[in-house]
Amino acid sequence: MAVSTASRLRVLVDMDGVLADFEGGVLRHFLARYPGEPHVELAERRGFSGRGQYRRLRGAGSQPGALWLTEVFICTSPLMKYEHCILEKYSWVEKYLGPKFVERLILTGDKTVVSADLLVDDKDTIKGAEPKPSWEHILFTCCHNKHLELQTPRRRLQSWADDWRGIVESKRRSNVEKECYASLTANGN
Ligand SMILES: Cc1cn([C@H]2C[C@H](OP(=O)(O)O)[C@@H](CO)O2)c(=O)[nH]c1=O
Ligand SMILES: [Mg+2]
Repeated sequence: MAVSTASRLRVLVDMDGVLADFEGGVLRHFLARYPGEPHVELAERRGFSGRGQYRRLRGAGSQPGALWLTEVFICTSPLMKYEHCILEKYSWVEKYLGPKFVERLILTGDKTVVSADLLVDDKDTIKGAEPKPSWEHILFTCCHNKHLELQTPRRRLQSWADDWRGIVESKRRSNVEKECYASLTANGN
Protein backbone atom coordinates (compact mmCIF):
# COMPACT_ATOMS: atom_id res chain seq x y z
CA MET A 1 0.00 0.00 0.00
CA ALA A 2 1.35 3.45 -0.90
CA VAL A 3 1.93 5.68 2.08
CA SER A 4 1.00 9.30 1.50
CA THR A 5 3.78 11.78 2.13
CA ALA A 6 1.52 13.62 4.58
CA SER A 7 1.50 10.63 6.92
CA ARG A 8 5.30 10.74 7.21
CA LEU A 9 6.24 12.97 10.09
CA ARG A 10 9.55 14.61 10.95
CA VAL A 11 10.09 15.56 14.56
CA LEU A 12 12.91 17.73 15.84
CA VAL A 13 13.78 17.17 19.49
CA ASP A 14 15.76 19.80 21.33
CA MET A 15 18.64 18.68 23.53
CA ASP A 16 19.33 20.95 26.52
CA GLY A 17 16.30 21.12 28.78
CA VAL A 18 14.50 18.39 26.84
CA LEU A 19 16.77 15.34 26.58
CA ALA A 20 19.59 16.52 28.81
CA ASP A 21 19.04 17.98 32.28
CA PHE A 22 20.70 21.33 31.56
CA GLU A 23 19.16 23.18 34.53
CA GLY A 24 19.99 20.42 37.06
CA GLY A 25 23.54 20.28 35.72
CA VAL A 26 24.03 24.04 36.01
CA LEU A 27 22.73 24.04 39.60
CA ARG A 28 24.92 21.08 40.66
CA HIS A 29 27.95 22.75 39.08
CA PHE A 30 27.17 26.06 40.79
CA LEU A 31 26.73 24.46 44.23
CA ALA A 32 29.99 22.52 43.86
CA ARG A 33 31.88 25.60 42.75
CA TYR A 34 30.30 28.19 45.04
CA PRO A 35 29.21 26.34 48.19
CA GLY A 36 27.21 28.55 50.55
CA GLU A 37 26.53 31.21 47.89
CA PRO A 38 22.92 32.26 47.23
CA HIS A 39 21.49 30.17 44.45
CA VAL A 40 18.24 29.62 42.58
CA GLU A 41 16.41 26.38 43.39
CA LEU A 42 14.91 24.71 40.33
CA ALA A 43 11.40 25.39 41.70
CA GLU A 44 12.25 29.12 41.71
CA ARG A 45 13.60 29.31 38.16
CA ARG A 46 11.77 31.72 35.86
CA GLY A 47 12.71 32.70 32.31
CA PHE A 48 14.96 30.92 29.81
CA SER A 49 18.18 32.61 30.87
CA GLY A 50 19.48 31.24 34.16
CA ARG A 51 22.36 33.70 33.99
CA GLY A 52 19.90 36.62 34.03
CA GLN A 53 18.14 35.30 37.12
CA TYR A 54 21.46 34.72 38.93
CA ARG A 55 22.51 38.25 38.04
CA ARG A 56 19.33 39.60 39.58
CA LEU A 57 19.81 37.40 42.66
CA ARG A 58 23.25 38.86 43.25
CA GLY A 59 21.83 42.30 42.75
CA ALA A 60 23.76 42.07 39.99
CA GLY A 61 22.86 14.81 33.04
CA SER A 62 20.38 13.17 31.95
CA GLN A 63 16.87 12.15 31.18
CA PRO A 64 16.82 10.55 27.73
CA GLY A 65 13.22 9.96 26.81
CA ALA A 66 12.04 6.84 25.02
CA LEU A 67 11.90 7.97 21.43
CA TRP A 68 10.28 5.89 18.78
CA LEU A 69 8.80 8.52 16.56
CA THR A 70 8.53 8.48 12.81
CA GLU A 71 11.65 10.37 11.86
CA VAL A 72 13.45 11.96 14.76
CA PHE A 73 16.32 14.42 14.66
CA ILE A 74 17.99 16.04 17.64
CA CYS A 75 18.06 19.76 16.94
CA THR A 76 20.29 21.75 19.25
CA SER A 77 22.04 25.11 19.29
CA PRO A 78 25.67 25.44 20.29
CA LEU A 79 26.64 27.98 22.92
CA MET A 80 28.28 31.14 21.60
CA LYS A 81 31.38 29.94 23.45
CA TYR A 82 31.43 26.81 21.31
CA GLU A 83 34.93 25.38 21.92
CA HIS A 84 33.85 22.53 24.19
CA CYS A 85 30.12 22.33 23.74
CA ILE A 86 30.07 20.98 20.18
CA LEU A 87 32.24 17.98 21.04
CA GLU A 88 30.34 17.51 24.31
CA LYS A 89 27.00 17.49 22.53
CA TYR A 90 28.17 14.83 20.04
CA SER A 91 29.68 12.73 22.86
CA TRP A 92 26.51 13.05 24.96
CA VAL A 93 24.30 11.89 22.09
CA GLU A 94 26.59 8.93 21.31
CA LYS A 95 26.77 7.95 25.00
CA TYR A 96 23.07 8.23 25.87
CA LEU A 97 21.29 7.67 22.56
CA GLY A 98 23.85 5.66 20.57
CA PRO A 99 25.81 6.11 17.32
CA LYS A 100 22.68 6.00 15.13
CA PHE A 101 21.50 9.25 16.69
CA VAL A 102 24.85 10.93 16.04
CA GLU A 103 23.85 10.80 12.36
CA ARG A 104 20.62 12.56 13.33
CA LEU A 105 22.16 15.42 15.23
CA ILE A 106 21.55 18.90 13.81
CA LEU A 107 23.57 21.74 15.29
CA THR A 108 22.22 25.08 14.27
CA GLY A 109 22.14 28.61 15.56
CA ASP A 110 18.77 29.03 13.84
CA LYS A 111 16.13 26.33 14.28
CA THR A 112 13.57 28.27 12.21
CA VAL A 113 15.31 27.34 8.96
CA VAL A 114 15.19 23.60 9.68
CA SER A 115 12.22 21.93 8.03
CA ALA A 116 10.06 19.56 10.11
CA ASP A 117 6.53 18.97 11.37
CA LEU A 118 7.19 19.36 15.07
CA LEU A 119 9.90 20.91 17.22
CA VAL A 120 9.88 19.85 20.87
CA ASP A 121 11.82 22.55 22.69
CA ASP A 122 11.92 24.06 26.18
CA LYS A 123 12.70 27.59 24.96
CA ASP A 124 9.43 29.53 25.05
CA THR A 125 10.13 31.80 22.06
CA ILE A 126 12.12 30.54 19.10
CA LYS A 127 13.00 33.18 16.58
CA GLY A 128 15.24 33.24 13.53
CA ALA A 129 15.56 34.15 9.88
CA GLU A 130 12.36 32.30 8.90
CA PRO A 131 9.30 34.16 10.23
CA LYS A 132 7.01 31.18 9.53
CA PRO A 133 8.90 27.99 10.41
CA SER A 134 7.46 24.80 8.96
CA TRP A 135 7.27 23.12 12.38
CA GLU A 136 4.81 23.53 15.19
CA HIS A 137 6.66 24.35 18.37
CA ILE A 138 5.69 22.05 21.25
CA LEU A 139 6.89 23.67 24.46
CA PHE A 140 8.63 21.06 26.60
CA THR A 141 7.96 21.89 30.23
CA CYS A 142 11.01 22.83 32.20
CA CYS A 143 11.48 24.60 35.54
CA HIS A 144 12.00 27.97 33.81
CA ASN A 145 8.88 27.86 31.62
CA LYS A 146 6.29 25.95 33.61
CA HIS A 147 4.57 29.14 34.86
CA LEU A 148 3.99 30.55 31.39
CA GLU A 149 0.46 30.51 30.10
CA LEU A 150 0.41 29.55 26.44
CA GLN A 151 -1.91 31.25 23.97
CA THR A 152 -4.17 28.92 22.00
CA PRO A 153 -3.34 26.94 19.85
CA ARG A 154 0.14 26.49 21.38
CA ARG A 155 0.71 23.09 22.98
CA ARG A 156 2.91 21.73 25.74
CA LEU A 157 4.52 18.41 26.46
CA GLN A 158 4.81 18.23 30.26
CA SER A 159 7.51 15.51 30.26
CA TRP A 160 8.39 12.38 28.31
CA ALA A 161 5.79 10.59 30.46
CA ASP A 162 3.19 12.90 28.93
CA ASP A 163 1.25 11.91 25.78
CA TRP A 164 3.84 12.61 23.06
CA ARG A 165 2.30 9.87 20.93
CA GLY A 166 -1.00 11.80 21.00
CA ILE A 167 0.73 14.95 19.79
CA VAL A 168 2.55 13.10 17.01
CA GLU A 169 -0.62 11.32 15.88
CA SER A 170 -2.73 14.49 15.94
CA LYS A 171 -0.12 16.23 13.80
CA ARG A 172 -0.11 13.31 11.38
CA ARG A 173 -3.92 13.42 11.15
CA SER A 174 -3.88 17.15 10.53
CA ASN A 175 -1.24 16.76 7.76
CA VAL A 176 -3.28 14.02 6.09
CA GLU A 177 -6.45 16.15 6.30
CA LYS A 178 -4.62 19.12 4.76
CA GLU A 179 -3.29 16.91 1.95
CA CYS A 180 -6.77 15.51 1.25
CA TYR A 181 -8.26 18.99 1.21
CA ALA A 182 -5.50 20.25 -1.13
CA SER A 183 -6.01 17.37 -3.56
CA LEU A 184 -9.81 17.84 -3.51
CA THR A 185 -9.56 21.55 -4.25
CA ALA A 186 -6.89 20.90 -6.92
CA ASN A 187 -9.32 18.48 -8.58
CA GLY A 188 -12.02 21.14 -8.55
CA ASN A 189 -14.26 19.31 -6.02
C1 LIG B 1 22.57 30.19 28.10
C2 LIG B 1 21.64 29.01 28.09
C3 LIG B 1 21.77 28.03 27.15
N1 LIG B 1 20.95 26.96 27.15
C4 LIG B 1 21.10 25.94 26.13
C5 LIG B 1 20.14 26.11 24.99
C6 LIG B 1 20.92 25.59 23.81
O1 LIG B 1 20.79 24.18 23.71
P1 LIG B 1 19.51 23.45 23.09
O2 LIG B 1 19.27 24.05 21.76
O3 LIG B 1 19.89 21.99 23.04
O4 LIG B 1 18.37 23.68 24.05
C7 LIG B 1 22.36 25.89 24.15
C8 LIG B 1 22.88 27.16 23.47
O5 LIG B 1 22.14 28.26 23.81
O6 LIG B 1 22.42 26.01 25.55
C9 LIG B 1 19.94 26.82 28.07
O7 LIG B 1 19.19 25.82 28.04
N2 LIG B 1 19.80 27.79 29.03
C10 LIG B 1 20.61 28.88 29.09
O8 LIG B 1 20.46 29.74 29.99
MG1 LIG C 1 16.65 23.57 25.09
